[in-house]
Amino acid sequence: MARVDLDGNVIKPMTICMIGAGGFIGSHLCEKLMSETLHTVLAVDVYSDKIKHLLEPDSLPWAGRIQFHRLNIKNDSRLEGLIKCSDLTINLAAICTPADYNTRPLDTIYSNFIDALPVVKYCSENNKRLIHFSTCEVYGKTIGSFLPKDSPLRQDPAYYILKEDTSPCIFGSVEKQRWSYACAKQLIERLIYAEGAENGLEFTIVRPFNWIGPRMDFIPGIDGPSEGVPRVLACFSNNLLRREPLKLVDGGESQRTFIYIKDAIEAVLLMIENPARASGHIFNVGNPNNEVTVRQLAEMMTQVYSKVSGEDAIETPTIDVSSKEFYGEGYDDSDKRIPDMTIINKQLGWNPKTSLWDLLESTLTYQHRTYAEAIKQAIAKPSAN
Ligand SMILES: NC(=O)c1ccc[n+]([C@@H]2O[C@H](COP(=O)([O-])OP(=O)(O)OC[C@H]3O[C@@H](n4cnc5c(N)ncnc54)[C@H](O)[C@@H]3O)[C@@H](O)[C@H]2O)c1
Ligand SMILES: O=C(O)[C@H]1O[C@H](OP(=O)(O)OP(=O)(O)OC[C@H]2O[C@@H](n3ccc(=O)[nH]c3=O)[C@H](O)[C@@H]2O)[C@H](O)[C@@H](O)[C@@H]1O
Repeated sequence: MARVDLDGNVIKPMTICMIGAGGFIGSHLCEKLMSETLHTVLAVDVYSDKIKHLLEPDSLPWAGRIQFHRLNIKNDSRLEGLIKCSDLTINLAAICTPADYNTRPLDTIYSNFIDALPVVKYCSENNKRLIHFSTCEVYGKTIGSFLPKDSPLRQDPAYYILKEDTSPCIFGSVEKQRWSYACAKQLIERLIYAEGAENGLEFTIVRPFNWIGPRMDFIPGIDGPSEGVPRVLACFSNNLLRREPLKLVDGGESQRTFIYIKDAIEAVLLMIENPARASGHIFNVGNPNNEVTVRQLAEMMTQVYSKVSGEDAIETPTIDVSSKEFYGEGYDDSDKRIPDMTIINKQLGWNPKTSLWDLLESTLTYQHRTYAEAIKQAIAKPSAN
């Protein structure tokens, strides 16, 4: 049966130029587009490991509908041609691990602002639709975080719920280089919005709120650098796999809402296939029901990992570490992130489904199956010197 959009119209197969297709979100989006739709993907990235299973062998049912283009968008003249021959461009390419924001601020700003400029320009000049991936970090800190600790207003949602069209963007000082990423993302959002207003660019901006699941980042020393610091899911997975305590930065008091990648990808597919409802909008995509402190996340991951691995937790499951020690000078943090869901609900009728426990169970089952043996071997191997 033909796929229809939310208004009952038949969806015509389209060609999508997906930049950053080889990353965590890109790999899940490619999987979804291949298995459930007839769209074609021109997958652009410098890496392809996470989508290898979709590219080979030639006998896959979607062979011919996905093509990999290994290119760096910083300096490759083929980019404009790929955008020109697509109906839609999705830009996911970015440096997006907090450990980089204060230690590699120039790379972070270039990647999230300067390198995204040509993509916006080619879409605007060629009248092509753009779905750009921003971040919930553009909200920065909540208004409530500036109130006295014992203020009853801190309990009032007006002081912490993050709304696309009314919440301010509150960052720390320039010395706090953590905000280099959020600030670059905010400026590219403003530029895209202005291209829409002044030049008619058809755009959608996505603000993901901590999407997590299989294939997120890397496990240090296994499929990424030993000294590398990925995002929290991979940091904690690595600690659990190695039977080390999970490190709680500055007491693990910050709060996050985590959403299962597969729920979030459903929202992106709705945006792709319902341009009339998605264009001109900025969408929060998160799960407001899955809020925890980082300490609670560590405790839950420890319990879930015990269940899926069959191993008892270690005696001291967590340790405290200062942010200066863990991330270096210039780190700062978002205190709390709860997305308002009104706009995405109204435009696309979308809602997240998976509870935090369930998404951790499937994700940690994947981590255990994928990495436990490799970690055992790495630990058993005598060191090189
Ligand atoms: N995962 C989340 O929860 C989350 C949250 C907020 C925002 N985002 C945003 O979503 C996007 C994708 O995030 P992700 O989690 O999949 O990250 P990721 O690091 O797994 O994927 C990004 C991909 O972009 C590629 N890339 C980077 N620079 C490139 C360049 N110059 N040329 C070609 N390819 C390049 C990388 O190789 C990588 O495969 C990013 O823009 C990120 O800021 C993600
Ligand atoms: O995922 C998102 O929505 C956005 O937020 C992330 O930022 P953040 O949530 O701060 O990054 P994580 O690495 O996932 O850290 C979450 C929290 O855990 C803490 N943490 C991290 C790692 C660790 O080992 N221990 C620990 O306590 C951090 O200090 C932070 O408070 C990243 O900036 C982006 O990928 C993205 O734009």
